[in-house]
Amino acid sequence: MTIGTLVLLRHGESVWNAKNLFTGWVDVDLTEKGEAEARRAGELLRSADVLPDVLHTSLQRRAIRTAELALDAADRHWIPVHRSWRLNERHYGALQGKDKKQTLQEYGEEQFMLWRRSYDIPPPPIDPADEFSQAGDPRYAAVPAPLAECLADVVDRALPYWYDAIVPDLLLGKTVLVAAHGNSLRALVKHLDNISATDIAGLNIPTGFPLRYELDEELRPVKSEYLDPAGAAQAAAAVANQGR
Ligand SMILES: O=C(O)[C@@H](CO)OP(=O)(O)O
Repeated sequence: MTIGTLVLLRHGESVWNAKNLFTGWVDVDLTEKGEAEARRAGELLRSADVLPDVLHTSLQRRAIRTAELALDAADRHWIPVHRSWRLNERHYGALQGKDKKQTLQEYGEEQFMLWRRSYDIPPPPIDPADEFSQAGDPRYAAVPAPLAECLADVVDRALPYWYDAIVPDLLLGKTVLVAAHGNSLRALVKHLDNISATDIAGLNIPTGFPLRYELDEELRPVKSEYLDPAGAAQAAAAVANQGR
């Protein structure tokens, strides 16, 4: 028996996705293409009759706006919303604001991929005086904001929110939409699908494609699929190739 439906949605293309810059906690907006991706995600939800009862997002504009546009397109703009820094993108440390292609050329393939996709090697910490630091940002005043994170750090800070805020909604049988980011969603997928620290390196989440999970009473996935599997696979391959 399935108990709840979970929909994971990475934000639509952001201005810095389009410029190929490491983004992390920098609060960039969506491009026009990203807005269109968000609306299409909502249309996919509506045509698949996957209608969210509650939304959980990060504190970042690109996820918040994606959820708004998608829910509007699905006529679910009115559902309750919860936001947490624990769903934020992975903090990319001193790489925030750096060009991915230039970083690849400067540091080489191995180091570039260790920073992007290794499980437990964080990028160098950001200097609080860096123009792309979040020091002094009021939304993080009361949280233990990191200076850099590896994916393992994201798993550690996202799972308390999973158990405390998302799971209770799922256990009530709700359809839960989580609008977040490439790496915070990779952390949740790693947990849900029990993916090893090695294999998670190969998982990429495309912008703007709803990923639906049907979960049993113990929150184990019974079924999971993108609502547009072919489009999602193509877009995920493009994420994997960023910087090349
Ligand atoms: O820059 C970032 O914050 C993330 C997501 O866009 O990039 P990557 O896919 O390289 O981890």
